[in-house]
Amino acid sequence: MIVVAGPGSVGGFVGAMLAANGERVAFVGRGEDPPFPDGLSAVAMGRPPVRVEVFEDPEHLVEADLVIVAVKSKDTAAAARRIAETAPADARVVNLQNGVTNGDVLRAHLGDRVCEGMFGFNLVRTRAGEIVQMTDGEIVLDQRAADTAQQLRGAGLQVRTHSNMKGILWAKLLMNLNNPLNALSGKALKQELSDRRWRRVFATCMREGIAVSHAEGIVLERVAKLPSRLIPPILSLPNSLFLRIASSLVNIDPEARSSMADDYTLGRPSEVNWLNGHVVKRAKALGLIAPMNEKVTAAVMDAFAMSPRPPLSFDPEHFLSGG
Ligand SMILES: NC(=O)C1=CN([C@@H]2O[C@H](COP(=O)(O)OP(=O)(O)OC[C@H]3O[C@@H](n4cnc5c(N)ncnc54)[C@H](OP(=O)(O)O)[C@@H]3O)[C@@H](O)[C@H]2O)C=CC1
Ligand SMILES: CC(C)(CO)C(=O)C(=O)O
Repeated sequence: MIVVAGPGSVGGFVGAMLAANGERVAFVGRGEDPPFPDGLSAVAMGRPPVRVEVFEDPEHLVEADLVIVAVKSKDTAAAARRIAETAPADARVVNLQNGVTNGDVLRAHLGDRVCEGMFGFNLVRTRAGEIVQMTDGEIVLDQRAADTAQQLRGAGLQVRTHSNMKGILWAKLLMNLNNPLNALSGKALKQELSDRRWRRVFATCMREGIAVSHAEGIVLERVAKLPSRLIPPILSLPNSLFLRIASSLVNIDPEARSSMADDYTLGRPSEVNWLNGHVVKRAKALGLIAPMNEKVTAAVMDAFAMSPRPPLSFDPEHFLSGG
């Protein structure tokens, strides 16, 4: 039995794809509202929708051979405790969260059976309750989870395994440094990334993140069509050149937004402290500076603290001007 801890966009999508391929899948949430009250359907890019029956019951954890963790970062410790209490001690745990520290939290509760994963594409939950893949992309799993990779491939997902998951997760973190910019801009990803001023803010966040990753001794792996070190100079190019050289970076559904933009709209907390905030924290610890990530983190904290939350339309000049 495969148990998905975190029946949201990522968990629901992966769980639905696996169930549609004949795997036994159950979902474990916080136990409050049913996660998919109107049923669960997922739409992988270029494929017909799949609709599956949902089993939601924490008791299923007792039968788990595999637990896929897809909660938001703030909920990792609670999910880990539940898994440690209920799942068999030899059940594999695969972590699909963003950020580079959630795996450590899981390992503190669950030991070395935790395998890291990188979930490299964007999903939205439509009003009709479907979870739809909005950007092309792959999943990368720790090479120890080769059989899980095989199950996911069988379900029609693009998956590879890797031995240097730290390098994969840090490279993904660098891409996620745009999540708050996308939320603050109030625009879809494609529109935001078509504005050179937002790309320059993103490029600066990435440069700071790359410096931190080097000081951490991380060997960055490739998670996009381009290696991380080439992305900031390319992001900084004028539009005409950028669109010619890096069309793949904006080859995304015109409606796609980052998961942090969705969190803002849905009134949820942000993961900024695990993304840009983590770069700031590690920069300080390593004697470096990360002023752009610091400014972005502060803006997100202020924006998410507003109640009610108005639509956002930050001006990128707010970040580019010296003040
Ligand atoms: N959405 C996307 O496109 C992408 C997301 N990611 C990353 O994947 C991770 C999951 O994101 P996403 O799917 O968007 O998040 P969602 O908020 O859609 O889903 C998280 C789910 O976890 C549930 N949950 C909360 N606490 C617990 C708990 N203790 N045990 C079990 N379930 C719990 C939540 O319930 P409730 O709502 O009741 O709190 C919710 O159903 C994040 O780290 C995100 O950054 C990575 C790539 C793309
Ligand atoms: C796929 C990507 C990078 C899209 O921004 C993401 O990880 C997210 O939305 O959290």
